[in-house]
Amino acid sequence: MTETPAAPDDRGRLSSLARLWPFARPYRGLVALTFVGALLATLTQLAIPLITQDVVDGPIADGDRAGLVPLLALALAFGIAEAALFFLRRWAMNISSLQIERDLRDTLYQRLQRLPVAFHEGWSSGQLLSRATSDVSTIRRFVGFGAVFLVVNLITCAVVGVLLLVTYWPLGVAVLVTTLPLTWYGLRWEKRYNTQSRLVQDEQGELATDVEEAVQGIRVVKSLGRSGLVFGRYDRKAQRLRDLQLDKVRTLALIWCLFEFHPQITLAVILVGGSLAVGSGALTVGGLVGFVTLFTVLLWPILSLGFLLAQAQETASACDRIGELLDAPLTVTDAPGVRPQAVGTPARLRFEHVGFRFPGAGDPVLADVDLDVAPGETVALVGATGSGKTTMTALVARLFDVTAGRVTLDGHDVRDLPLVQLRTVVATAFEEATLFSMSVRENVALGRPDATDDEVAEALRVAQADFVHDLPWGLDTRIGEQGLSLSGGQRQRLALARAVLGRPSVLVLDDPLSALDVHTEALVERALREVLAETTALVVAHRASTVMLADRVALLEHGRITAVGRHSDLLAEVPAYRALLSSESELAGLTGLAGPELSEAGSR
Ligand SMILES: Nc1ncnc2c1ncn2[C@@H]1O[C@H](COP(=O)(O)OP(=O)(O)OP(=O)(O)O)[C@@H](O)[C@H]1O
Repeated sequence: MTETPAAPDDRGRLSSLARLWPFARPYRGLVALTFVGALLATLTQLAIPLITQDVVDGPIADGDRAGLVPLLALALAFGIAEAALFFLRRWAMNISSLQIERDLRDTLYQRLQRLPVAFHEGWSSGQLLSRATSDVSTIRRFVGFGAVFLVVNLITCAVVGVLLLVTYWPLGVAVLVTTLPLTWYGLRWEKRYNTQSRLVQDEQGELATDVEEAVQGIRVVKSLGRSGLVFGRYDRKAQRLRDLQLDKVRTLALIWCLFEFHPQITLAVILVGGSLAVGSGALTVGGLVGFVTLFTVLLWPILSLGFLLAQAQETASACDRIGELLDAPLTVTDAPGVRPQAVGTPARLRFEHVGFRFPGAGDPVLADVDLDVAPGETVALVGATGSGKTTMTALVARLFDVTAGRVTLDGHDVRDLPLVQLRTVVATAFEEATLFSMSVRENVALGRPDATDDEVAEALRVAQADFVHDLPWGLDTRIGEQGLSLSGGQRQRLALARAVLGRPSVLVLDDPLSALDVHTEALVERALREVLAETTALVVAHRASTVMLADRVALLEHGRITAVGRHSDLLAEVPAYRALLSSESELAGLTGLAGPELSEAGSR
């Protein structure tokens, strides 16, 4: 898997954040309630300084105790209203942000499922993982907190600014002027912090890849005694992440420093200017108290601005990173208007002048491949390693799309079948048997969840996977992540059972018996013959014993089919084929065991 480069792009931060709108739209009522609740709560807060001003200049200045009561009752009413609005805001905000997070997670997961295999081969799993986990959480935190307060605090700043100007405009202008350098620095800071956020997020993805690979490959690492080497690589990346985070912290500290320092300077200006104004009679004492109290209301919005801008930056980067997945083209997808086609069981499988080149690769892996597999026939694909066998099998179920020619099932181009239908009629078993953290039954019936118990039992019998009945809970035993608690051969047999379940129209087997011992392989092959008799099959074979399953053999050399025929004919007439299987033949000659089988296969 290749690494995904850290690429902070120059798209507008706002347009990055705007990507969230489609996810927020279904909950716009709740989102609106959040904003309205937060705004009203803040405006209610603003009433307190104004009431304080009236209290100081009115009842206190006049010694009118009775006049205090209505004003204090008003302040109490505003306090209660603020508390109620606070509750409303938190309730609406948490529901909407959690819903949006869930929808985003689902969309991302579905997208990852739909993206073509070629896409997944180009991305490291850690990068995908960090997008699906930490980036989604970053977005939820912003939607559930930052976005609301960024807007509400900006509105608060504007409203308080106007109130300050109305209370005593010369002092109001002084306060506003002192915010100008702050705004200027905030804008410059934003760019730097954005780049750093993106680098940190990408590096986290790299680190996640390393952890995942180390866990997946723990046996290899341990057996080679390379824990130190692997740790060294990880540690270097961890250090780089720490350095990048420290850069980010420095940038953040600077802005925090400024946002903390600025209000103190402004407060000093207010107190000096305000005292002079009160002395000259231009401002009442109540006016000055109200002015200072109003300014204290402004403190949190100003102080939080740095933090909220940082959160907005991180969220914009998270949106961009997730956008890279959501925008990646779905190259293997249903063409518009495709309809299910009649495909028989077994079906005729044809490769017609098929060519295939991996995206971005120079030479094609397959060129002008022609192969006709009759209904019910089994054809073995034999070729040197790297000759293109796996690639050829992957074209049948459209794990990749051909780049030239076509693959057909009963005369229908596989691209003209809905993917759901295609992947129901074609079943594939890979050499790498991947099992999921599910029960044995769920793993086997993954492609056909409607399979009956009898069908599952039959598939397990064909794959000689009866060992599952000895597991602690039989078919309900949950097998570990990737089936690690099973042996390689056991996993392969379960994967084979999954492929043969439900008797598909076309069975594609990519060397699925490679991990089996000779005895088990013979048993599986015997049972597999029953299945192969009823289906069309393309079987990648490295060993003569697997070739025995086939009616005909196709020899693949450097991406081209150079010979097709019966095993015995190819063995006699094609030196390249003989060379490929020679060690097997020699072994057969030596043991005298496989010899009759070889000739028997040749006469099929
Ligand atoms: N994602 C990819 N991008 C570019 N080239 C690739 C990719 N996957 C495989 N190849 C190349 O395509 C060629 C054919 O690979 P393929 O896996 O089909 O061979 P194979 O005959 O199945 O080999 P083996 O018997 O070792 O499994 C190889 O040269 C391989 O390096």
